[in-house]
Amino acid sequence: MSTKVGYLGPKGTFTKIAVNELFPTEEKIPYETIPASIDAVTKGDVEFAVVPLENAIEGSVNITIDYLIHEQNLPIVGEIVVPIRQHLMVHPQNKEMWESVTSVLSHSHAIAQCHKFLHTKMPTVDLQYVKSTGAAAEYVHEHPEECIAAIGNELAAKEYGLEIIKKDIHDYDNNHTRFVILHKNAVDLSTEHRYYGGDRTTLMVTLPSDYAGALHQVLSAFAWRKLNLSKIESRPMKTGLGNYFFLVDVEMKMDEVLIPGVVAELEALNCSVRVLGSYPYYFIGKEQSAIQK
Ligand SMILES: O=C(O)C(=O)C[C@]1(C(=O)O)C=C[C@@H](O)C=C1
Repeated sequence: MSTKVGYLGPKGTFTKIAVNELFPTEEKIPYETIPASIDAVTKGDVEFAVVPLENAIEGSVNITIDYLIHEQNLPIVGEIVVPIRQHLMVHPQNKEMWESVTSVLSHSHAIAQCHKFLHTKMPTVDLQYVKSTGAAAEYVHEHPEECIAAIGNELAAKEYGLEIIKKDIHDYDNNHTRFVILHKNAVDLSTEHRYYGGDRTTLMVTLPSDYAGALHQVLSAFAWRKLNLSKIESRPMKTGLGNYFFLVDVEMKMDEVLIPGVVAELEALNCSVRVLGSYPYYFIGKEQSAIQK
């Protein structure tokens, strides 16, 4: 039986690009939403799910974080960073009249990444938020009678036979999205991969309430052990105003001394700590960026 990988579909999404790179030969199953992709792992319909976590321009994909924290406690077993290039595309029948498109469809994150372009070059269009960039391309493909455009990637244009009329409309260069790979168990993914870039451990830390200097003490538990943090972010606990937890990314694999030491120290401060995963990360285009350096 072949391994099944669930992802935010349909074909042609950025998530699909991530899956194609990391799971080239596995069976790929598209889902309409991020929660549905994650649920599929819990139900056992697929072994892995790949979902977006964070974009360099737009920040965190909150639905992914919240769903993992509050709904489905699945370990993160890997991460893949994908370069993101957003293009404007139309049905080939509407190629000549693209300047009169009335609506632009895409995923909210993709639209946000092109905000300046849309504001300055297409200020009067109606922006329509759909479930993914692939879903936007699919809709445009199915509705040649509507003079509309989608924002998405080259794969979507190819899969749905659309014409790219403006390339690279994202507002900032160096646009990348981090995708996480989820599994029911903390399985080890191979580090013998051309895109392997290192290891990371993600912790969820909840501070005790009303404790002056608590965050400072939390950070010092990492600092004096010289643990490098690549991200710290707060998200609402959803239990009331002012109640937050922190997500902390540590640039190393779970070990037997340093990270357990941090956890014990934080617990002694009455913090609660959950390890969301300790996993390898992969970076598409790692070789090219090494050449450019
Ligand atoms: O809609 C897609 O193509 C996705 O894979 C989702 C998503 C996201 O949620 O951020 C992924 C990468 C891009 O940043 C834009 C959209």
